[in-house]
Amino acid sequence: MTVGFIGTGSMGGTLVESFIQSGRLLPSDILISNRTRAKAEHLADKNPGLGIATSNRELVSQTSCFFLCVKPKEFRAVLDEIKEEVHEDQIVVSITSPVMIRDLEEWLPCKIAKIIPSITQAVQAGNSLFIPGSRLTANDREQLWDLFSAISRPLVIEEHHTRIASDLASCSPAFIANLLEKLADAAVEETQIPIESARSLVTQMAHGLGRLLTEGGFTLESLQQRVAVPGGITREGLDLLDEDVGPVFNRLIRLTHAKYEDDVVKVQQSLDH
Ligand SMILES: NC(=O)C1=CN([C@@H]2O[C@H](COP(=O)(O)OP(=O)(O)OC[C@H]3O[C@@H](n4cnc5c(N)ncnc54)[C@H](OP(=O)(O)O)[C@@H]3O)[C@@H](O)[C@H]2O)C=CC1
Ligand SMILES: O=C(O)[C@@H]1CCC=N1
Repeated sequence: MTVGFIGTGSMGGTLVESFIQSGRLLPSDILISNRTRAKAEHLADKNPGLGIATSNRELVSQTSCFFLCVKPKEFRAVLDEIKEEVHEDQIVVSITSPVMIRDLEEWLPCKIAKIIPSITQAVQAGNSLFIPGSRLTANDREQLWDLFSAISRPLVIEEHHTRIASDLASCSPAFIANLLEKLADAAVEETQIPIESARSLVTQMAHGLGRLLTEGGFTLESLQQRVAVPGGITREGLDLLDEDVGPVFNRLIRLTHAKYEDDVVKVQQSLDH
């Protein structure tokens, strides 16, 4: 089966390379297209054997399953271009949260799924969020599940949980990296420890923390309990974080949801016939 990727930007490119690195797909199993052809050529140079289609329409005509890896405002142009070429046996996977499955099912006669990936898939880790459309058969679901199991832990979610699940799985690598950067910067500011040391310390800690939580038998709660010895220093820090940081995340979630609602409306306006 040839798998197509329309859009080889940050996430389209990451998925292509992750499937290849995992061994699940060979470069020759993949066909790509991108608005700026040089970007697709760059990816093909790094992964010999990868096919480049001359247009999105050509890609659609040569694949049984293809991914839409473009940004919300770019969907209309792609759908306009490919809609006559798509046939009902094909599987189309959108990786974009504010584009609703019902809109894609209205535009295209084929089987639709939304699978929201995460940058963590660059190292074959983290969850991918699987939202099956109404036309997928059990066999289609199995095929997609199997594909994404090679690079992630797929998780079925309801479409109305897309935003919050994506905040946690897809946006949080950036949010947590930002917190670690702030922690390292504060360490430099308060103590003049060299910045390289501070960044290395938090980075290596994050690596160990990830392993403790996924392989080391710890939960978020048990880990805090284990580190915060009674009457010790960590407890003082945790009390401060409980007071000051918790409300920031409430605001952050409200903010991402407000932006999402706005994007949903804009996408729907752009897709109105
Ligand atoms: N980045 C992330 O961590 C995650 C992103 N996503 C979602 O993935 C989607 C893509 O994001 P991301 O990869 O970061 O964005 P990018 O801007 O990096 O990539 C989008 C790509 O789509 C290409 N493109 C645009 N229009 C067309 C077209 N008509 N035909 C062919 N290719 C086209 C662009 O080409 P050009 O080179 O011309 O700009 C670009 O390479 C977004 O909806 C985002 O929400 C989901 C989960 C995580
Ligand atoms: O920032 C964004 O819009 C995308 C969605 C999930 C992660 N990145």
